[in-house]
Amino acid sequence: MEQRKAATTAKLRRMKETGNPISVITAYDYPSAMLAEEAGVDAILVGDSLGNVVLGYDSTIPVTLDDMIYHTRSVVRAAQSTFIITDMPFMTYHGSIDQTLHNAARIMQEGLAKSIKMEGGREIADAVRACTMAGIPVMGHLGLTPQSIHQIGGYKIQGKNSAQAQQLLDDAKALEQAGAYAIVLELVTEQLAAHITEQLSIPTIGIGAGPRCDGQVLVFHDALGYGSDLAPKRFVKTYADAGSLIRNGLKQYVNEVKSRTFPTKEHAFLMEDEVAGALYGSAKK
Ligand SMILES: Nc1nc(=O)c2c([nH]1)NC[C@@H]1CN(c3ccc(C(=O)N[C@@H](CCC(=O)O)C(=O)O)cc3)CN21
Ligand SMILES: CC(C)C(=O)C(=O)O
Ligand SMILES: [Mg+2]
Repeated sequence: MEQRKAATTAKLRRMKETGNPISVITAYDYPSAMLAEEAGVDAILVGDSLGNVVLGYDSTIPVTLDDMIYHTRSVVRAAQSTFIITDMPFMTYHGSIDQTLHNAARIMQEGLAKSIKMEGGREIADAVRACTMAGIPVMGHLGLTPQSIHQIGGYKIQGKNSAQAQQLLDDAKALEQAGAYAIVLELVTEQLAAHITEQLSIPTIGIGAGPRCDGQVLVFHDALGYGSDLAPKRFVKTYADAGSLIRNGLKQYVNEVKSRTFPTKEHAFLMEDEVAGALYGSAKK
């Protein structure tokens, strides 16, 4: 069977140029990545949101580099024909450039990701440049940057006044200048996202940033109604009710075990009658 070719950074840029929207979804394990690839997403993000939706933390801050590598490996095994981006977790790209390169290299060599993502603006431009020069494609992430939640003080819309909006535009340009091939815009107003999108030649991928970005990203569990326990977010659309489906299936399983309606003969295995008869008397009660 011919394999679908994974997107590249050049392909994503061409999609911006030709007005072809880029679809990205997060995934954190083998089955979710397999389904995402089958659905034809342009890229999979192994987001540090795995801390919230898979590991049960109340922020992304406790997520470690080893967590990201472990989950990335399982995603890559399932989605060999999809462009896979892995979040650099909290504080793994704020030390020396050597440390940043070492951590980024681990995500590429041990995790087998095709790209990394970092939160922040001009202050991480040197880290973005160093990784890019080492051959590691870097995606930026501006607006609401959840790794800075304790500094920001809440999951709220960013860049609402003109000074902050100008700062975000300048940060976006600094990331592009440093070599980023795309930028996630999270929780910014539609107008600002549209303006940044126009001003950059690299694609913008929005989440809670309105329809005028070059692409969109959602968290897998949010999009599918699967056990995401953060408050419902206005920017999310729920495309399936996987939570109800699974809950109902599990309830039925428990009921059937307790009522002895599962397993039945069809789910069981028998010895030859003669063998069973000699050992235990008749197999048929
Ligand atoms: N499941 C999940 N989905 C995400 O999108 C996500 C995570 N986890 N974890 C990491 C960050 C945190 N994110 C969040 C978390 C909460 C809101 C939120 O509650 N937003 C409100 C208020 C927005 C406002 O009015 O300022 C909303 O209603 O959208 C937004 C983004 C996005 N990321
Ligand atoms: C929400 C996306 C952009 C992300 O960074 C994550 O899933 O961790
Ligand atoms: Mg993230």
